[in-house]
Amino acid sequence: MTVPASKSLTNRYLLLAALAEGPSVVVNALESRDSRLMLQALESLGAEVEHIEDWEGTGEAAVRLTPVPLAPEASEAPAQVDCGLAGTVMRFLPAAAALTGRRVAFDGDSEARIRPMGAVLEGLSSLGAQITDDGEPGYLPFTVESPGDLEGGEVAIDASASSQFVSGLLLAGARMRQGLRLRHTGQAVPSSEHVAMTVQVLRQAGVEVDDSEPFAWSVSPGPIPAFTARVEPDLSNAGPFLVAAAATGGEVTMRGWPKESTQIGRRWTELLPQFGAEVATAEEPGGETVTLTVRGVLAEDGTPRVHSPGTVDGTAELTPTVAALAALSAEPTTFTSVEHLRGHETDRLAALVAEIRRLGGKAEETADGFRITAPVRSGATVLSYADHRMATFGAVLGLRVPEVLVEDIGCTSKTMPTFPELWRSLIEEAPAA
Ligand SMILES: O=C(O)C1=C[C@@H](OP(=O)(O)O)[C@@H](O)[C@H](O)C1
Ligand SMILES: C=C(OP(=O)(O)O)C(=O)O
Repeated sequence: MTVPASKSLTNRYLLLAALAEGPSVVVNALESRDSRLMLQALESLGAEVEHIEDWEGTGEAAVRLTPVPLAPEASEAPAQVDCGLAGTVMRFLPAAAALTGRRVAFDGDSEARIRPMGAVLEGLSSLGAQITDDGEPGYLPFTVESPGDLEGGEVAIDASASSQFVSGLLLAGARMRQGLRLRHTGQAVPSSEHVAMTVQVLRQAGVEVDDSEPFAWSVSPGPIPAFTARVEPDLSNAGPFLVAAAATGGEVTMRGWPKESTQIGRRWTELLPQFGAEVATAEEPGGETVTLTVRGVLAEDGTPRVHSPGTVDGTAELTPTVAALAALSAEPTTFTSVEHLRGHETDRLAALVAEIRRLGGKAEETADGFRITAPVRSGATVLSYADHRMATFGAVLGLRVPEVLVEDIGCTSKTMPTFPELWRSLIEEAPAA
């Protein structure tokens, strides 16, 4: 199988295209709720979007985006942005909106109104934008207004609650008069791969970024040349399919796995062997990708055997999928350095513990994560909490525990609307036991 394009890369390229000098093309852009919300937001700020079915005869779809007019060329009409439940929209768009000089009102799903926003808004205020709280301070809904030509310069924020606070400001940094020198004041930035991805995407688009100091980034001011970029497959969304092999003692083969990637999902090739699965790669033509094969292990009696490494650290957005595997192991697993998952699509630590218990397993929250001490064993309806990764967590467990029903599998449309059909085809292709 192959998986659809990366949400994180798609939304970064689209945002940068909106701030570029001329029309840019994003090839193999993801089509999902989060990317649609990003496109709609950019259109509401004045970008023009064209969908191309077959990009230059490659057979791949693409999006051509004509940039958002920035101040003083921007319209003066107020605009509205619906963030849905997309972290990449609610955290990336406010700084870009402040460059237009328009009054832009932000809101989203009810679940989005409890996701932390404070550091982005404080950072923008210190850059000269005016933020009006239309609800609780530091959360959606709010309104951003600014004179447009942001001065930029030095900004310090605490990004311990989300790497997206850093990414959102950096992505707009080149279009500030002095560029941006951003410093993180807390202990650690979670999901550090996602910050590295932002830096890489900016450099790819011709923006100069200095990340040589820990927890500090400097973006040089200047125009962003129009670009063409191709989006990699979503390696985080590949997770449930790869984990399916490890969970069932089966085999899943995935084509088009990038050899080099800033995506956190590249960690699957290290994580899966820690749970006892075998990972093999075979070079593909072109030299940039491999075919990845994951094989799960069967015990002597023919039942699938999932080993646990004992501790799993800092798995960020991969955590619900890794937790599904850990919840099938007879050995305990402790997840550490994932406290910020309490501010994801739902409080994922509470949700994972509740759903593992619902299926007869044992789990408990810790200060910075959670611990699974006994495997799941009985069927029930797994709740999704509007969270695509909780829905796919339930789907993985349903491969091993009879009578698991996943409530609202449709919420996978956030980043992978084709999940239900891909999952079905994976199971239908499996040889009968
Ligand atoms: O920048 C991005 O594309 C993302 C950053 C991460 O956010 P957090 O740092 O809040 O975990 C990640 O979990 C999210 O799925 C996508
Ligand atoms: C945390 C996630 O999403 P978001 O981009 O909405 O933060 C995720 O996809 O796991």
